[in-house]
Amino acid sequence: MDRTNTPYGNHQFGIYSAGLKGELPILPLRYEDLEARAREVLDPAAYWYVAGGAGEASMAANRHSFDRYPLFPRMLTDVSERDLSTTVLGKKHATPLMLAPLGVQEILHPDAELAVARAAADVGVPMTLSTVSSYPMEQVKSELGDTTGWYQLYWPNDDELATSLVQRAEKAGYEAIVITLDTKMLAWRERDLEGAYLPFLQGKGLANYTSDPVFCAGLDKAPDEDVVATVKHWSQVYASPERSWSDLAKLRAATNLPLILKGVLHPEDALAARRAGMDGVIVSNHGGRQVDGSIAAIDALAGVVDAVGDHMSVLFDSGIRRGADVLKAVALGADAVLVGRPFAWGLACAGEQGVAEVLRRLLADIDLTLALTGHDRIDRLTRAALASTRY
Ligand SMILES: Cc1cc2nc3c(=O)[nH]c(=O)nc-3n(C[C@H](O)[C@H](O)[C@H](O)COP(=O)(O)O)c2cc1C
Ligand SMILES: CCCCC(=O)C(=O)O
Repeated sequence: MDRTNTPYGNHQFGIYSAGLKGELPILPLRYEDLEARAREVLDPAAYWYVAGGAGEASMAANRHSFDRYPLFPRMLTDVSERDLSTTVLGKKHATPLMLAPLGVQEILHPDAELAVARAAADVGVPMTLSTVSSYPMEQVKSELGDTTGWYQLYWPNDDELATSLVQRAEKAGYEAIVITLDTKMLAWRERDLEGAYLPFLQGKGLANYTSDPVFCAGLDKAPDEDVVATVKHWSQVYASPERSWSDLAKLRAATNLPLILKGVLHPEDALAARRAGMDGVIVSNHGGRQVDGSIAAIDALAGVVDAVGDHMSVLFDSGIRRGADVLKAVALGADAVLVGRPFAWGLACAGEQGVAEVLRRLLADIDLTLALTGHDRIDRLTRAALASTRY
């Protein structure tokens, strides 16, 4: 159990040792129990904002579709030395794990993205910061230090504001811009509609806007002097349903940073991303929060990899809960995966420490599952690691 060369596997040993000393782990171990604990500590509306989706079908599909790609363990290979490192956008990362952009984290914990950035830096997992974050991007990056940060853009309908946000991110030290395409408008989210709950309308999650000179130039008063006017202005600039592929040229011209499109599911859209000069795509259905009855994200992955995987970075999110999920996505061709709701629950239950613990557990699980399926390097996994014939 303790015979492992990686810091990730040692986490398992640490948990057992703590158990022997009668110390229980601070957080429930199973994802489902962790979510249940978070539900106990959160305001119900905030819990449902995170847990809910557009209907239920896509969220359920994101999970059960992983079952279609069973791992096919091999025996008697030397797994004494293991390597979880992976290359994304030409840069080597210690593990294939990243933090997905999750907006408005103040509904989970007052330290929100600052706590998440500290945990990311502590564990060495790159973080993607949402446009709709609770702290400004510059402050979050200073907590991240040298750890890789990406900035996720909700692409405003005002080109000057888009340029300002992207250039601030570049100046602050973010290493890539993630442009989320699947949220031109919010979906029909029954849970949130039932409670008439949308945190942004209370002025939450707007820190990147209220710290932006271009956004503030559109206001008559300082943002905190008239929150109603600030929220109204935000709702007018937040997105544009008109955006199409040709608009990407403007963002390409606005920054030298790599551009990654998030929310790509169809291989033709992946090809369009390549034609538009993008550097990567994230195969994602937004955790089932946008289109009810959508293709499960994992079922879309192989098609995108086959279309563009030789030419750009392909990442994956939507449904990652355990180590085996990560191995399956990497075996199907993802260069890295983004974890979403699990770290939100860690944040809600125990702030920075909770996020770090969730990440360490996931990394330990990835490391052990890699070894037990007979592999020593995660970046060498291929579809031969799977028993499925679905791709
Ligand atoms: C509470 C919450 C807020 C989110 N906010 C954003 C966001 O601001 N920007 C974005 O691109 N995606 C956002 N997402 C989607 C995540 O980046 C990611 O695609 C999704 O959480 C993956 O699904 P999973 O958490 O079920 O694994 C959000 C998801 C949740 C649960
Ligand atoms: C208006 C931004 C929405 C944040 C988001 O992406 C989500 O709740 O899924």
